[in-house]
Amino acid sequence: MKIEQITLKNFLSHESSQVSFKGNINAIVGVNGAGKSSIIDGIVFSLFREPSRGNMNNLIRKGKKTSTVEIVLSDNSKGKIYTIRRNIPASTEDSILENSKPLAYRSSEVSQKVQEILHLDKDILLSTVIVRQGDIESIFKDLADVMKKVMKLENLEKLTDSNGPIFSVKKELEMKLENLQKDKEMYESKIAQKKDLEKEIDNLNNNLKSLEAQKEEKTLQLNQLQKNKEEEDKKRERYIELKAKLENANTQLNKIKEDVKDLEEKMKIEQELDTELKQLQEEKENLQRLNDIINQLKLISQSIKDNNNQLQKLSREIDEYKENLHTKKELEDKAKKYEENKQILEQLKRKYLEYNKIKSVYDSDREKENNLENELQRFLIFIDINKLQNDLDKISERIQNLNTEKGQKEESVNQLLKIIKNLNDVHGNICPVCGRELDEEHKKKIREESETKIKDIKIEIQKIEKELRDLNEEKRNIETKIKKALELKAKKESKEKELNDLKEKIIEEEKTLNQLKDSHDKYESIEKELEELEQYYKKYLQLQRYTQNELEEKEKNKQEILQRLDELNSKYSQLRSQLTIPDEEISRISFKISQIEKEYNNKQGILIRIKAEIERKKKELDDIKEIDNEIQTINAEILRLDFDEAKYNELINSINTLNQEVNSMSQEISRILGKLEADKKSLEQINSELEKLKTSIDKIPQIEKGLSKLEKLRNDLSGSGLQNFIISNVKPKIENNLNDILSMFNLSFSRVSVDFEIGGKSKKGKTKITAFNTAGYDLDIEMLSGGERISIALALRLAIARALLDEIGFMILDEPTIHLDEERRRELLNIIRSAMSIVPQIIIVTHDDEVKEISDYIINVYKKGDSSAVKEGVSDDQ
Ligand SMILES: Nc1ncnc2c1ncn2[C@@H]1O[C@H](COP(=O)(O)OP(=O)(O)OP(=O)(O)O)[C@@H](O)[C@H]1O
Ligand SMILES: [Zn+2]
Repeated sequence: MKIEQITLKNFLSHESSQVSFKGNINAIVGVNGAGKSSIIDGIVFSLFREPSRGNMNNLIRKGKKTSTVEIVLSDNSKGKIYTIRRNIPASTEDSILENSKPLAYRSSEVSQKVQEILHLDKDILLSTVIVRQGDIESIFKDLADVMKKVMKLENLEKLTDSNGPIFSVKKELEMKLENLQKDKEMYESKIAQKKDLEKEIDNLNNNLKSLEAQKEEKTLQLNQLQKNKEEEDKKRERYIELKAKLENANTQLNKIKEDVKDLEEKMKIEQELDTELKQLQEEKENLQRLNDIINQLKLISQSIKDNNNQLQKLSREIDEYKENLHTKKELEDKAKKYEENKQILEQLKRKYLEYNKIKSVYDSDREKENNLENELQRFLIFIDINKLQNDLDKISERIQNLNTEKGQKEESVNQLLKIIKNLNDVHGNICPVCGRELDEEHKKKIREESETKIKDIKIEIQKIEKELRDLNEEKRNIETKIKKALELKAKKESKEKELNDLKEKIIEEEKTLNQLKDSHDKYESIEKELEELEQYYKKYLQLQRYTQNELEEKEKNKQEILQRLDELNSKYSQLRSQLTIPDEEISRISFKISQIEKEYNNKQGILIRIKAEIERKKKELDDIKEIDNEIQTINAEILRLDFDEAKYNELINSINTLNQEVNSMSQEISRILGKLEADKKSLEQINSELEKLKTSIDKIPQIEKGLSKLEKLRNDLSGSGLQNFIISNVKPKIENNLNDILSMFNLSFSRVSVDFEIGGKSKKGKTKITAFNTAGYDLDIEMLSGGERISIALALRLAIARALLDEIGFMILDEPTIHLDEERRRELLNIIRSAMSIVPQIIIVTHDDEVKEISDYIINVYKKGDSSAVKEGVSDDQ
């Protein structure tokens, strides 16, 4: 594995640097503090994420927050390129690529791939081929510890620790064993359980057999009894039926016997009733005959009463007729006179009405006439229109004159204003008013004079305007008066005409009234006469219906009634003589009859009922015989049945007891069967558990063996015995490698031996390195020259690396020649050159010009501002 390139971003003094390692020996050169070691730090960080100085955060360039380092490695034998990229702080962009294909992301996984795939072991590389400033010889002092570290011997210690894997496996096995012991105990107790269970099952089976036999016997008995009971049940049913029938028949018989007891008594009552009824019938018939006569007498007496009434009424009517007929005759003349006057009045009626009509019109016309004449009296107040008109004309003339005067005055004002205005516009010096010379003084004088005149004229105009206002007011007043006077005049004239027309009409009306006057007066006098006659006439009309003929008719009727009364009286006395009872008895006869009828009906009803009863009872006498027969038959059958209720109850009790016994046996049997089934299941379960436990128990000896083996292993591994054994196996290999390498370095030693002892946990290891010169004497390492020591130290580093790594790809030396004198430096350079045959790539950080000379690639590092920069392939002095 070779380092091809490293890129640093914000890493220590580098802001952004890229370095390629193109030679076999690559020298990184530059002044102190230029940033050379930083590049080595970058390589170590990129490979192992290990800060070689301080802590991880110190690696970030001051003033920045993140840092990135990327290294490119090549494995020429396999033709692979690896790119590792790491960030501070670690991020998901940390990655390792194989030929550009990602192998892993995340820092811990990247570190794992570096170890597993690139086979770059951190402990080995940092202890051997990566040599920090001034560290070359420290390998002598630390060899034992280095070996312990690079051989990962601490892991052996961890193995036998009380926290270590052996211990925990042992513990696990012990726990398992403990559990298995418990299983064993369990197994034994289960075996005991199994035996108990089997015994119980046997017992249960025995019980079951005897119970089933008993049950069978009882069931047989039960069946026999059931059969018996069925027969008894049938008998019982019939027995109960017959008993009921018997009871029924007895009750019926008793009832009938009771009923028939009074038959003779009833028959006697029947005879008595018959006789009574016959007597009643006779009595009733006698009374009936008397009653008939009484009824006839009643009719006659009523008729006599009616005829007497009629007679009285008729006598009164006859008297009334006689009186009224007399009065009627006396009123006859007055009635005739009334009728005649009535006729005359009818003839006059038309003229009378016409007179009245005209008279009422005439009266209202006279009233109107009177009103009109009064009204005209008021129009007599006279208004002189002509005078008013004259006044108006005068005022109008005066107004006209004043208006003319006012116009003239206004014209004068306008003239004067024009003069004032024109004064300003005048050109030349001739006065337009007076034609004299026109200077400013003259202008002023004219203006002042004109203004004074205007003022005077305006006062006059105001006076005229006031007089005009007054005159106009007066004019309007007069005009109103004239208008009113004219209206009055027209009204008066129309009223006068109306009055004249009315007067003419009145004259006409008076003429007509005179013509009608006589007829009117006559009508009124007859009317008066009629009023007096009217009462007599009315009375006469009321008496009109009384006639002589009717009177005669009534008197004839009266005679007839008198005759009929005679006949009725004689008939009555004849019938009364036939009736032998006194008068007070008569009124009670009809009551007696109804009384007897009621009694008769009552007794007849009783008789009918008694007869029906007797009939029924006679029939019942036959029924008694029939029922007696039936009772005898039933009794005979009951005797034959031979049923005993007490015995029957006994039978039922026995059946119930047996039934209970069988049931409880069945329950017990099913309980035992259930228990048997459960026991069998338990047994099965126990068997399967036993089987499982058996396989567990079988493991016990095996585990016990394992435990004792483990104990032995732990004893063997603890202590430093094994470690030393391992080391002693590696040691010859390292020694051989060392001597091999040293022979290439051209030194005067035949052999170097390496002895060391690994310390314990807190004990420091011991190292003894001895060189044998060609003469065969041995020399302690301290006794050798500085150059020899450096050579051996480098050789030893390479020897260890070679023993433990597949191949050594590179070696990094940080300032190896520092603190060396001239001679030793030269020796070291020779050795480095020689090392080329062992390490294909060497990277040296140096100040030494001679180192540059042996290098085939120079990397110049310098400060540019406050950042480090890199120039490749040239020396710094070029
Ligand atoms: N985190 C950091 N950020 C920026 N600069 C840093 C940081 N840590 C250290 N430095 C500076 O980086 C510079 C380079 O240090 P480095 O050890 O690489 O120098 P060098 O070239 O090896 O010098 P020398 O020849 O003296 O060993 C030093 O000046 C140091 O002060
Ligand atoms: Zn003038």
